[in-house]
Amino acid sequence: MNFTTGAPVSELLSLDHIRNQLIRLEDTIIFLLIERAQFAHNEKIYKPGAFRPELEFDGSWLQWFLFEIESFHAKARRYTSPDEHPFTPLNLLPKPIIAPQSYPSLLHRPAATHPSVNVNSRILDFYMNKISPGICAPGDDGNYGSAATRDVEVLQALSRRIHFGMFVSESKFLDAPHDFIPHILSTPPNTQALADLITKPAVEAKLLVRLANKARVYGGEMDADGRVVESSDRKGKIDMEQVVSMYRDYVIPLTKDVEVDYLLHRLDGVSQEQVELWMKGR
Ligand SMILES: O=C(O)C(=O)C[C@]1(C(=O)O)C=C[C@@H](O)C=C1
Repeated sequence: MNFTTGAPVSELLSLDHIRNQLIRLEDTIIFLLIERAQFAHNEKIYKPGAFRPELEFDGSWLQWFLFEIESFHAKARRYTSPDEHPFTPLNLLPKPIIAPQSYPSLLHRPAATHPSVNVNSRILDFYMNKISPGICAPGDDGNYGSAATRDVEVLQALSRRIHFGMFVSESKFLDAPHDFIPHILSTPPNTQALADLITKPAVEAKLLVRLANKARVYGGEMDADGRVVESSDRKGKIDMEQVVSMYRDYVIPLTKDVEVDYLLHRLDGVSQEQVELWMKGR
């Protein structure tokens, strides 16, 4: 998201604005999955140590790609942006070469807990074990570089989408802090009540219908004259079911986990006075 358009914080944090970003990211993710699905699964690129002799690296070919690409992007200050989270631990990445941009302060991030939420290891896990084998043809076509390049792009988009949960959460919190505060402050915090507060079944249901339609349209084939071609296996460029189930089983649940994790730290460093003020707004 472009945080430096000069738009006021109230606009950047409006739920409509954030949900529009999530909708736009659906398109990005579907197109990137279509790109990845051109290549075979190439399981070898996910196996730790499979390229050890060539790389002198114990991780997988994909982890090496992530490390190399993220090292470059870190120098270009990518991970100073509030919506970017690297898969490689931040302390292993180089420092930005130019000074970070100044961003409007949208999230509550007391220094001690920053970055308080990072679910990239879980994203990598479901992507490697479920999504890549689900959307790609089985086997090894030797396109290790192309496949890993596309994997990194999909992973980055999924990570941005899922960590957007923090903005959704901040928006919901500011809208009704008194609803959340008692559950954050109870001992132990009531994570189930927080999850119930942020869950919007109607929004999820609409999303899944929209996604199935997008995957059908974007993944459909046309001939050179623009006529829609029915593919023999009816799957087009991507298996629509895989895209919908990825969102249903992983993307939405992980976004919700990010939202709840964010809320658990929402009152860190906040004064008692402010908490009381919020509670009075009931
Ligand atoms: O739009 C919201 O309110 C969100 O919290 C995002 C999201 C999603 O991941 O798409 C997650 C939880 C809600 O139940 C609905 C949708």
